[in-house]
Amino acid sequence: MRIDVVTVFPDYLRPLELSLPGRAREKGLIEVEVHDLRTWTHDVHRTVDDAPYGGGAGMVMKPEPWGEALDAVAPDGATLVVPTPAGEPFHQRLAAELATREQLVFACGRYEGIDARVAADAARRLEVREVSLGDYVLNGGEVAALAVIEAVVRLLPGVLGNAASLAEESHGEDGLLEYPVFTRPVAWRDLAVPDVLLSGDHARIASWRAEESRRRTVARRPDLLTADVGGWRIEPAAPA
Ligand SMILES: OB(O)c1ccc2cc[nH]c2c1
Repeated sequence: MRIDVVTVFPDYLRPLELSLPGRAREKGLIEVEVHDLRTWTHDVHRTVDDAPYGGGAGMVMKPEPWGEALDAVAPDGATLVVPTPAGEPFHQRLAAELATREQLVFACGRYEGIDARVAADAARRLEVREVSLGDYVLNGGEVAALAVIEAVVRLLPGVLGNAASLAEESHGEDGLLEYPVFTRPVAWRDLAVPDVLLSGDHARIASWRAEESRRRTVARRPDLLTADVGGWRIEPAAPA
């Protein structure tokens, strides 16, 4: 997979040189390139924003630099990911979908956002996914891009040392939250590890973990019990 990120703050994407994405790059599993949007400005002030038509607070990112940047960076058929509070919800199912793509190009907006014509023009030759991390607002798309990239890259074959760990995570195909985990010491600040986990009875442990996943989901995310997240419907489990 190739990942390109276009931003006015290239240094914000330095974490892509570290840890999981950094190791994936070293292994040759992904290529990553970060581009400064101002490369595609042509005035002495390297202008990327202007006042909004229709009035209102703040500034809007101009279409011209973005159009030239995407022409240069995104080949026909690539997937353009645009983080925005106004986007479709980003979730594990979408992460898995994006992990199938050959090239992801991230357009990181700032100010009040990117002129809407940029996505409209890009949609003529790219898959465009405007995505929201949740119902809150950041100051720009860079942090969201880092989160989406990590969620996607970790799903790629060979990236995680132990792919089995993907199997029992929160928001997996069963759509439930992950069960609580414990490690040594067996007693810590008068808090003990559940006895079942010390029993060596794998069937009982699996059953306990499934029940804990359900219990947590009911308590914290009942919405997931009937969510239709990209074709996954989880029917409410029968009451214990
Ligand atoms: O919350 B966000 O994901 C987000 C994304 C892009 C922009 C651009 C200006 N504010 C933004 C917020």
